[in-house]
Amino acid sequence: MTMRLDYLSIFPAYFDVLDISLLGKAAVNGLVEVHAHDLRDWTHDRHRTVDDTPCGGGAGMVMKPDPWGEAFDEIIGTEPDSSVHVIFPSPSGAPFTQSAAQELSSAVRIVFCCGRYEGIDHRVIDYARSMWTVHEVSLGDYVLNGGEVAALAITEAVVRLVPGFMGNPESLAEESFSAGQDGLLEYPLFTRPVSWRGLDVPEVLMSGHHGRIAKWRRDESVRLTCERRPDLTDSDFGVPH
Ligand SMILES: Nc1cc(-c2ccc3ccn(Cc4ccc(CN5CCCCC5)cc4)c3c2)n[nH]1
Repeated sequence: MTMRLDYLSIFPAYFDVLDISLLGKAAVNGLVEVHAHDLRDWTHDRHRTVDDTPCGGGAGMVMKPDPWGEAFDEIIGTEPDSSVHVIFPSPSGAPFTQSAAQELSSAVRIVFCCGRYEGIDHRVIDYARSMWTVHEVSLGDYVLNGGEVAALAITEAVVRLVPGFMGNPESLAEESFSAGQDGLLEYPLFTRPVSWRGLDVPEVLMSGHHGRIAKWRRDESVRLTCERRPDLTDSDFGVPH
């Protein structure tokens, strides 16, 4: 099953990078197909205008609804289809999570709508909700200049979970934010040389004693999680279960 990814943006060149590395390989072996579109192709004036002043006043400009609607008609269609997932990155969206990435990894089609300026006329999102499955998502509590970088990050998080994409699926199981690690942060990693610039690999990892190694790793995950992400610990007891 091939996943089709579409990107609507006034800077479609952002998505040239998807031809490189793992994502490029996935595209080559037919797991995903990527289509980037310039929103200005659906404007009809000499200046290819996509923005206008905000109704009700306020700073900056807002993206006009018309080009989005015409692009939707051509790229997605004019019939409702709940199997199409339309993603609007937004500072006011729901936080994007690993579980959202997991859900989206089984989608047949995902369309990323990348806003710029101060955002997109809200009727575009309302219209999309009447037609497809819409996700307004935030990448985190910081403001980007547009949706493109968020779309790339979400793409990477989703596509790497598509069955057949990752060479060694077992590495997915052990990751942070996934069930395999009980939602704890990952333990520190080491490789050769055993001593490097006066810094040594923890002895336990060289002991070959798998029980001790597993305990050391879990203890490190618990320590790191308590230090850096108290929000991930079980609030009842203050220590991860
Ligand atoms: N996680 C995350 C996603 C984004 C994101 C995603 C999509 C777009 C499209 C445009 N921008 C820029 C921008 C800038 C400033 C504001 C503030 N806001 C404006 C209106 C009045 C109140 C205040 C909003 C949007 C975007 C930013 N940033 N961070």
